[in-house]
Amino acid sequence: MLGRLNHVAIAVPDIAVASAMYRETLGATVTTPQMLPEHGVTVVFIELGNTKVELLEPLGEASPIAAFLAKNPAGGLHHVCYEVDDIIAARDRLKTSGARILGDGEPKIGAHGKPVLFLHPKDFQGTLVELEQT
Ligand SMILES: CC[C@H](C(=O)O)C(=O)SCCNC(=O)CCNC(=O)[C@H](O)C(C)(C)COP(=O)(O)OP(=O)(O)OC[C@H]1O[C@@H](n2cnc3c(N)ncnc32)[C@H](O)[C@@H]1OP(=O)(O)O
Ligand SMILES: [Co+2]
Repeated sequence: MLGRLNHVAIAVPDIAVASAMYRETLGATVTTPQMLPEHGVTVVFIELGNTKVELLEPLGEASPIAAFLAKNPAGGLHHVCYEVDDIIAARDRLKTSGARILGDGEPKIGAHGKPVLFLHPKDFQGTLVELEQT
């Protein structure tokens, strides 16, 4: 069911500071910040040869990363995103196996303009998992 690793996400308190560190200290290519109010985050992507790193900053009052950053004020690894060919088939298979699909269980459009879903970290060895349809 799983395809490629699309990205690894890091929650950060200040996306401008984190972007400058990746661009200037690590010499990486960093995309322009994208505000995603429906997801409660501002994102940039660090473009690597074989995958991407997503930097996430909270946006708005009800950001899903606010509690995580309260516990990890300097930031930290937040989720991994795997590609799937058919997100509805993947969701239905995971539901049957007992995994919890976060939110209302319906895919939303993510930062790449493709459908995404999130799976509860307690069902995946303490790791929040995002699925993105290819
Ligand atoms: C889609 C746009 C973009 C993209 O790539 O395209 C994005 O990636 S946006 C990313 C941000 N969106 C989300 O994270 C949506 C899914 N997340 C959630 O629904 C919540 O954050 C949730 C349910 C994972 C946690 O909710 P909340 O923070 O309200 O609950 P708790 O703090 O009580 O956490 C419960 C329990 O889970 C542990 N936890 C929370 N977050 C993580 C995490 N990122 N990784 C591992 N574990 C996590 C937390 O520590 C609690 O554990 P406990 O033992 O009970 O203390
Ligand atoms: Co993501």
